[in-house]
Amino acid sequence: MLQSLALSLLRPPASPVPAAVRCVSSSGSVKITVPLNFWAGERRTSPVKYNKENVYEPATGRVLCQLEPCGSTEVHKAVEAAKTAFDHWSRMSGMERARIMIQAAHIIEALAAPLTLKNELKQKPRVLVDLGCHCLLICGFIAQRRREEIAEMEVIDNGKSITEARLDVDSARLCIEFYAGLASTLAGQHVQLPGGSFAYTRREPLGVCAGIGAWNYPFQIAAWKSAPALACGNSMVFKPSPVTPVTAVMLAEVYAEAGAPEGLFNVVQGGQETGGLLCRHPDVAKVSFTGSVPTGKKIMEMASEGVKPVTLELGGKSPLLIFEDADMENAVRGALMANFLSQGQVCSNGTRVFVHKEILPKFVEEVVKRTRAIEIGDPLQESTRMGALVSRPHLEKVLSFVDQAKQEGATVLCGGEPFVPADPQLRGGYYMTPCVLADCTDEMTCVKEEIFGPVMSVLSFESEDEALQRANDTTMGLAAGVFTRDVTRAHRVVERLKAGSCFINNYNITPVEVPFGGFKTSGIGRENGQVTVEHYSQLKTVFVEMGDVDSLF
Ligand SMILES: NC(=O)C1=CN([C@@H]2O[C@H](COP(=O)(O)OP(=O)(O)OC[C@H]3O[C@@H](n4cnc5c(N)ncnc54)[C@H](O)[C@@H]3O)[C@@H](O)[C@H]2O)C=CC1
Repeated sequence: MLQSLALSLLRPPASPVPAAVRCVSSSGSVKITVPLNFWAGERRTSPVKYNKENVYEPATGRVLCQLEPCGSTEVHKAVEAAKTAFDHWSRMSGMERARIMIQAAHIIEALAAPLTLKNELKQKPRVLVDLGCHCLLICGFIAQRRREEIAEMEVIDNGKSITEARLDVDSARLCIEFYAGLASTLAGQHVQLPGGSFAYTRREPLGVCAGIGAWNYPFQIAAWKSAPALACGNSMVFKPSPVTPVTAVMLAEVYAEAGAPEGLFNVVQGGQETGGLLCRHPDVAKVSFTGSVPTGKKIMEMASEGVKPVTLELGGKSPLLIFEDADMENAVRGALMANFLSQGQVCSNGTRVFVHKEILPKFVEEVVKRTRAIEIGDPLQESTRMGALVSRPHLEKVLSFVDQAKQEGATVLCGGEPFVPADPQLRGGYYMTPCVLADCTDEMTCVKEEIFGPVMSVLSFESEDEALQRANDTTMGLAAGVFTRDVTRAHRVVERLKAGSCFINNYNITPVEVPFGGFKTSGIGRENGQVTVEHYSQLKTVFVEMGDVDSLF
């Protein structure tokens, strides 16, 4: 899926969707006034009147909405709703749960017709023209697919390009489909014991799971956490990042529309206080978190008070090794994919690009040429390949990393500057030009710390052993990549890389069928793939005596 994105990042789409059929075709026109909390089947306002915070549209810097953080009363209500749903949901068969989850996946793909259109359709249901994958012209109305509606809101909330946001929504849908498929396969073991006795194991859900999300993939994270949780029979209370509160509630509506019991997937808004209330709630059985390493440690500490299992999807400072025999075109594409998706705000990014000395000049020339060509601007425009960073403070933090890199001796080959679009509407947005740093050394801050922005550090190496030793010299271990045509070397190198997700001759593809997660301080547990079922369920062993009790007393 992301392979096609790799290509589309390099050239504008062949046949863009005409702007006229999109619901929102440029940034700056949406204001959100609907409540963003959701429990017991409905959107809810939080009565907490203090502590309201402005949420900004990254593309324009406008206030998009006000965040209403949930306090202990609201968190408790959401957990109570999730408990009620759990009683019902956990007793349904896997097939029954799967049916609802598949329906949720269909809804994400289906038409989301405006109310007026729904009324019109009742009278004369007639499809006139199919305008492509996003919209249908029905009885003179333009009906948008739910996928497009969610993707647009994600762009408005997060600042990433519409092209990427659509892929995020697809990944969310695929994840729900994948775990729907696994729901009916959950099973235990039968063990024969002496005297005809036996034991069996049951794979049971944990209960109410808490999900705490980051701002870089708001909708996708909500799906990646809820899909395996629900498939295993759990319910969930999800807290999005306060920076991007808008789309998790859309997922809650999708599940509700699909027929999920009230309270199965709930959304509470807020920051660290609300997150803490969730982690410590006595009726929360597990916490699944995506975010920074320092917060991950706090989550683990809070969860440990209740001896609750955690899944931690944390940061990285991942290496990408490009050997002298690599296919240059693919290596360059891989390096761009490893650094510039989502304005560089991706946990698995391969920001330490180790390039063999022999090919360094050619590689750098090509990477810089293509980085300069990346179209920055309104993330809702089809041709945009880099939108806005998530917030003003974050943009400033990323730019300060570039300044520090210069002071420490790195050379800026391109980018690293604030970018002001020509459109006056976008002048307050949080844009910067993607940056390639050369002459980097392992001690520099830009090479050691997670920048979480569009900043690639290029380093040179001479031998395989040296590259591996330097690549592994970090406390983190989320991802790593290697580009080489030598198949033996590829596997040898990957075996020695200390990272949870390794890529050979590609980077940053995340099919939902395969596990994703980190080594070392990059996390605990996995998301996606079959193994994640183990992180959202527990084994019960049942011993069955067929004879008399052999008592010692
Ligand atoms: N690995 C990844 O995928 C991500 C890494 N980051 C890194 O983290 C840095 C800071 O970004 P933030 O959004 O502030 O990340 P963060 O780790 O502070 O926050 C992530 C989530 O945890 C919640 N949270 C924060 N403190 C909490 C606490 N004490 N108890 C419970 N929940 C808590 C937040 O409200 C948010 O929903 C970024 O600059 C970036 O370097 C950010 C987002 C994703």
